[in-house]
Amino acid sequence: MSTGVHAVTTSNFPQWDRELLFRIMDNIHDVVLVIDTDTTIVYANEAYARILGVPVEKVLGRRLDKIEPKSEAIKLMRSGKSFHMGKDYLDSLGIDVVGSSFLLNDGHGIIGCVSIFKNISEVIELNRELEQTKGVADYLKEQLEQWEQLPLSFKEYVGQNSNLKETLVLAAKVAKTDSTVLIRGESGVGKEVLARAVHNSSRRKDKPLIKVNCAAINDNLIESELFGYEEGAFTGAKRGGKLGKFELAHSGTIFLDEIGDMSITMQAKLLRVLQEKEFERVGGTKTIKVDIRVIAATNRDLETMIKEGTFRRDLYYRLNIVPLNLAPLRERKDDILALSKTFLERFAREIGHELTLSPQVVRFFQEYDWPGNIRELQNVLEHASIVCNGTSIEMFHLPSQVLHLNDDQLKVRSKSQTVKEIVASLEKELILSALATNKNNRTKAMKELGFSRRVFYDKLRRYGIE
Ligand SMILES: Nc1ncnc2c1ncn2[C@@H]1O[C@H](COP(=O)(O)OP(=O)(O)OP(=O)(O)O)[C@@H](O)[C@H]1O
Repeated sequence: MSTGVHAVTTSNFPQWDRELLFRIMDNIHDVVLVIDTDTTIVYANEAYARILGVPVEKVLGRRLDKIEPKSEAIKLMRSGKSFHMGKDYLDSLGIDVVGSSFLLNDGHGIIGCVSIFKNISEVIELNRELEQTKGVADYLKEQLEQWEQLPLSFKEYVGQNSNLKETLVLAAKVAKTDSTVLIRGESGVGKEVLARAVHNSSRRKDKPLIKVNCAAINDNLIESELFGYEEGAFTGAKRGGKLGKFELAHSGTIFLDEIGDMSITMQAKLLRVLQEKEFERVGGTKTIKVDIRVIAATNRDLETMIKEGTFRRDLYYRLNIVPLNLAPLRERKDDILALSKTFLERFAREIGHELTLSPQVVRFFQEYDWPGNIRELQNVLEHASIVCNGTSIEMFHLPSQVLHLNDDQLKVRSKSQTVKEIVASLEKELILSALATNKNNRTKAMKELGFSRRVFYDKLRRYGIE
């Protein structure tokens, strides 16, 4: 016997009643939710409790526009449309769902809305992991192109200086924790190398270490670079949106290099992420949570910047939990030879024969101030290893800019030296420089400097130039 448009009864299936319908609904694996025109929840099936983790009794009689004001069911009730299908995000539970909603008409008019949906958080999470893996692969490909052979752990960190050792001991201790680390030091002292060593000695070592150079990205781009963006967030945005560095670093470490160069507006946004470990993509509304370890580095004087109002005090306290200070190379000259040896071994492998430093170069390296620190030392040796044909690196193999003293160095010298000593050291530098530019051709250097042969050789002897 027909009981309605889509149902019949038979001798084996004699009746259709309310209870039977509810039993069927309770066996549906998707959530079924019915609200009335006031958005009061009048029905929820058993899957509701199982999938969303909230007992049905807790929600029956409550208004959905108070619990989930942004849900698709509420939007549908207000839009005048009758049907919606697609993804939704339940803010109150932090769950992604997919399904459909339709307005319920009892034949006389609209009496409510029905939503049927399933939890797809796991799928979304898997997708996010996939996107992250793809993003990390792209990032690593990019990095590979500019790859430097950096030491990867504390073991390989070159340096015996006692201050450096203290810093390394502290760094190794903090590496085992999840604490935020702030690395301070002049440009080229090895802050990035230390950041890598900390990451590689932490429990996150198999997860990504993502670097952001805060000084290299302009203010308009840095927000989307850090937090990513949704499709259509701005003109030129990629289809499907883009993951930001914070999402790429999820479960790993983010290395915020040159943090002192970040604008004050971005500092405020960064502070929120550091405090809450959550953010929204540019053009997005969904809050994304990340599990990250933060390592920041700067060569700027943050304390003065705070006084000048260009660096936020609260951000400073957030970052400065474990400060690691790396001294400039001029204050750890005892490490110059060990570092030189490491670099020379590397360059010797590249050019295929051994390389050593002449005694004059060793002496010069100890006297020189190294304003560009370890990076400068590495560059000087790379230059010399290319220019040098034999195995011994001589003064004239060094790049001419290191042989010229700058004004600052002259000022420093003048404090502790007599005029006679300054003139002598300047004269020596000029002779070394003339020899370097003339590829050690003494006659040419002598003529360039306007000395007679006797005076020139006398000076070479006096200054120990061989
Ligand atoms: N202890 C070390 N052993 C070997 N090489 C090192 C060491 N420290 C630094 N270097 C080398 O010196 C160069 C500069 O190091 P790094 O980039 O870490 O400096 P930085 O302080 O981060 O510089 P910047 O502030 O300019 O970013 C790198 O090429 C690195 O290979």
